[in-house]
Amino acid sequence: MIAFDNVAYSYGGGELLSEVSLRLTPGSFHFLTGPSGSGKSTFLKLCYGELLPTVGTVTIFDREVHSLDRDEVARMRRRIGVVHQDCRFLDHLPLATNVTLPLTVTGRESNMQDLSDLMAWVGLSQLADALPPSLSGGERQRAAVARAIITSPDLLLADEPTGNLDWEMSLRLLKLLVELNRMGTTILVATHDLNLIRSAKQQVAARVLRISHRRIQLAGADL
Ligand SMILES: Nc1ncnc2c1ncn2[C@@H]1O[C@H](COP(=O)(O)OP(=O)(O)OP(=O)(O)O)[C@@H](O)[C@H]1O
Repeated sequence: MIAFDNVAYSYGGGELLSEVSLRLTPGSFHFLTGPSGSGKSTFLKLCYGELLPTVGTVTIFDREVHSLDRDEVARMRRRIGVVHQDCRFLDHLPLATNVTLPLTVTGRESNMQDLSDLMAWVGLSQLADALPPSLSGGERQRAAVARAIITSPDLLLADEPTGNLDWEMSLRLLKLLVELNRMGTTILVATHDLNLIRSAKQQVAARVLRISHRRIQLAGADL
């Protein structure tokens, strides 16, 4: 699904990531961990073509990203759901409208039953008409997941999705991600929360990628 071959990335100074070669296979569940500033968000951006590698190749859905024109990048991104670290919403629009935006902006219809099922699945049925500023941190994160998956993406990328949540809410969000993976979605979650990773590994065959000294390696069983 995603392949990195000898990839390096630099924002202009020295290399932030070097010699990265790895595969995310369909249906897999990966965590990406590493110290703050080590390049987790950067890696995710390379996974959806927001950034292009400065060295090496990134292949997404069997297409090398450098070879894609703008329309092809847009089509490729429609198959990827992203939960951003800061999960912003349009504050003047009700939550349900925010959640369906990825469909609306690409000219697709939203099925009301699907929307209502999705809102129920993330536990936000009662808040469909609420405005985003009135939501708690956990509600915002769950809404961000709903928005990321309303297009039924093949791949979900989540950047610190439990960043500001208490443990109970983190576990609830994790459960949603595990269920989604069981339904076939490939998942990559960037997090520094090792307890979350440990908890996930009891529920799903998750693999852990660790950024250390610019390299990304598969972590051992110690996590
Ligand atoms: N657009 C940019 N231009 C220049 N440097 C950047 C840019 N974006 C990120 N960086 C730098 O690249 C490094 C890695 O950033 P990144 O956000 O990928 O790390 P991270 O591991 O996700 O960090 P955190 O856990 O704190 O979110 C940081 O030193 C950051 O300041």
